[in-house]
Amino acid sequence: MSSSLSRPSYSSSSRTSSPFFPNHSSLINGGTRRSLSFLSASPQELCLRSKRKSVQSSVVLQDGAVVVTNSSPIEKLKDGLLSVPSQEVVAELGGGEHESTVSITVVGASGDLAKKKIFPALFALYYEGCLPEHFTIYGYARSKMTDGELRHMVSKTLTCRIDKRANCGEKMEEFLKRCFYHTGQYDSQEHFVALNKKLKEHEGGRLSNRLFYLSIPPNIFVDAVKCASSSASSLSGWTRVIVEKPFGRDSKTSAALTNSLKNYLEEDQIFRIDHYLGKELVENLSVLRFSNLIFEPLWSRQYIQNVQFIFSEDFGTEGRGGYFDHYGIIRDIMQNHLLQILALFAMETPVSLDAEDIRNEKVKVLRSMRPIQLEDVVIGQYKGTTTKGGVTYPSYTDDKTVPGDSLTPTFAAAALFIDNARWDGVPFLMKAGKALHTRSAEIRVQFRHVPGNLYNRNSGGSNLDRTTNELVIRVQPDEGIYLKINNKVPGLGMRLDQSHLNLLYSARYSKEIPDAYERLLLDAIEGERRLFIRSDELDAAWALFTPLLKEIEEKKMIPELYPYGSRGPVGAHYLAAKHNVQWGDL
Ligand SMILES: NC(=O)C1=CN([C@@H]2O[C@H](COP(=O)(O)OP(=O)(O)OC[C@H]3O[C@@H](n4cnc5c(N)ncnc54)[C@H](OP(=O)(O)O)[C@@H]3O)[C@@H](O)[C@H]2O)C=CC1
Ligand SMILES: O=C1O[C@H](COP(=O)(O)O)[C@@H](O)[C@H](O)[C@H]1O
Repeated sequence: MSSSLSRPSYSSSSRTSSPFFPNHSSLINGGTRRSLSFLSASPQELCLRSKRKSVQSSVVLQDGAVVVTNSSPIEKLKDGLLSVPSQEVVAELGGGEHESTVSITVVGASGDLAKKKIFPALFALYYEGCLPEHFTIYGYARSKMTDGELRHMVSKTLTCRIDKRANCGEKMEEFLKRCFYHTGQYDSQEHFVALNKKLKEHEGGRLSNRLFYLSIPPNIFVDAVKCASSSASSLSGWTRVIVEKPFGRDSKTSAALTNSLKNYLEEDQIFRIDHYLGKELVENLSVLRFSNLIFEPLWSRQYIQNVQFIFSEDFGTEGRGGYFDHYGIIRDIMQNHLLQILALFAMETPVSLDAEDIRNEKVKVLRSMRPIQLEDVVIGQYKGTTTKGGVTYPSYTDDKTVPGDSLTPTFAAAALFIDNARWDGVPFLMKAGKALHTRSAEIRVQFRHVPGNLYNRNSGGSNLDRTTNELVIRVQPDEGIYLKINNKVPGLGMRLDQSHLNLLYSARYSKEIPDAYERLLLDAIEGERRLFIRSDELDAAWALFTPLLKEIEEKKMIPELYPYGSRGPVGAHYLAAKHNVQWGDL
C-alpha cells in the first residue's frame, strides 16, 4: 500500500528538529509550526490544519500587549515574537480564531489568467476544504460586470476535476456565492476605497486578512499596489500581494519595480509568483535529492556529466504575441522558470526547510554562475509550415500583434556553468521553445560513463560508454521520474540492454495532481514564502541574463528559423555537441 504523503508541510521555524523526520508535536496551537510528515491524513484534515494556521496569523503578544501585524506568524516565530493569543485576548479583539476572515481580491479578474487559472484554483482549494471558513473572493477590473456576470464567467471555467465527486455542482454553487465583483480603475484611490467598504461589509467585524492577486499587465502593477495598500489594506490583519511575472525586462527595470513596490509594501508582503515552483515534480526535486541516500552522494561534478532543463510547447504565441514580442523566450521561460529549477537542483543542502534557508541557498547558486557567453547561446524563431496533410501553421511574424521584422526569439538553447566546488565544469544546458513538436517540461541528469566498463563487449552493438545512466524528472505532462539503467537481457547469454526504473505518478497515485496555482495560492494565504521569489534572488537572476539579452539585442542577432512543429533549430545540437553532450529528449 502506498504510504500517503501529506500536503507538504514544512517546518517554518524549527531548526531543532530534522526536516526529514516526522515531528508530530510541532504544531503550536493551530499549526503555526509545521514539519514534513508521512501522515496518512485526508486532504480535509490537512487543510483544516492550514485553516487554523492562517486565521491566527496576525495577532501577536509582545510584553503583554496585543500587536496586530502584517507579517505572518512564521516571521514572528523566527523573530521570537510570537506567542499564542489567549482566548481572553482574542475575545477582546472581537472573536476567536473562527472570527477571522480572508478576503482575496483578483485584480484583473476579467483577464485570461484569472479565468484560466486563478478562479479554478480557488475553487479547487474550496472544494478540498482548504480555504478558511470565512472567506470572500472579489474580482476587480475596469470592465463593467455585475456579481452575477462575474459568477457566470467564472462558472464556465470551473471543473470538477477532483475525483469527479458527486457534490461538485453543489460546491460550485456555494463557491460562486462567495464571489463578488467590483468595477474600478487600477489607479483610482476612490475606487479602491469603495472596494474596501465592500470588503469590510463582508468581513463583518472579524479580524481581516487580505490577499490581492495582481493579474494585470506589469505597467499597472505599481498603480494598483499604491491604491490597494493605501485604500484597501487590512487594518487588523495581514495584507499580502501576489505579483505575477514579468518582474521587469532586465536588472534596471526589475530593480525599479521592486523599489516602487517597496514604497507601499514591505518585502514580506510581496509574493512574487513563479508558477513552475508550484508544480508537483519541481516541489519533489528537493525531496528526491535530500531524502534518498542514493542520490545526494552522486549530485556533483564527480558523477554528473551534464544537466538539461528542457521546456517545449507545441503551440505558438497565439493570442499573446503582443506581450511576447516585448519579452521573448529567454525572459519568458529561461530567466525565471528554468533558472529557478536549476537553482533548486544545484543548491547546497539548506539548514532547514524554512523559506529563508532555502532561498539563501538558491541565491548562492545564482551568484556562483558564470556570465553567459553569447557563443554558448542559440536563438530561433518559428516559421510557418504546411503539413503533408495540408494543415497550415503560421509563422511567429504572421501574428498581427507582432512586427513583421521582429527578431524576438521563440526558441533558445544555452549552456550555463556554476563556478563552485560542486559543479565546476558541468554544463547545465537549457532549451526552451514555442511551436515545437511536443509539449513537455523535464529535467535530465546524465551521469558519467562507467570507468573501464567490463561489459562493453556484451552490449549488443551499442557503446555502453554512451548508454550512461540518466535520471529524468518529467515535470509535465505524464508526471514521473525514471532512471535509465543497464541490465542483462534474460537468457543464457550475456547481452545488455537499457531499461527504465519508472515512477509514473498516474500509475502510482490515483489522486489527480493539483495545479501549481492551487499550491501557491494556499501558500500565500498561509504566509509560506518558500515557493515565492525573494528580491535578491530576482536580482541575481537578472544579473545573469541582462548582459546576454543586451548583447543579443544590441547586435540584432538573427534567430535561426525552424518550422512550426519541428524539434527546433539545428544550432541547438551543435551547441550541445560543443560541450560533449547530446540532448536527452531526442
Ligand atoms: N495568461 C497567462 O497564461 C499568463 C499570464 N501571466 C501574467 O499574468 C498577468 C495577467 O495576465 P493575463 O490575464 O493574460 O492578462 P490580460 O491581458 O488578460 O489582462 C488582465 C486584465 O487587465 C486589464 N488590462 C489589460 N490591458 C490593460 C491595460 N493596458 N491597461 C489597464 N488594464 C489592462 C484587463 O481588464 P479590464 O479591461 O477589465 O480592466 C484585462 O482583462 C500578466 O502580468 C501576465 O504577464 C503570467 C503567466 C501566464
Ligand atoms: O509563464 C509562462 O508559462 C506558460 C507555460 O506554463 P505551463 O504551466 O502551461 O507549462 C507559457 O505558455 C507562457 O508563455 C509563459 O509566460
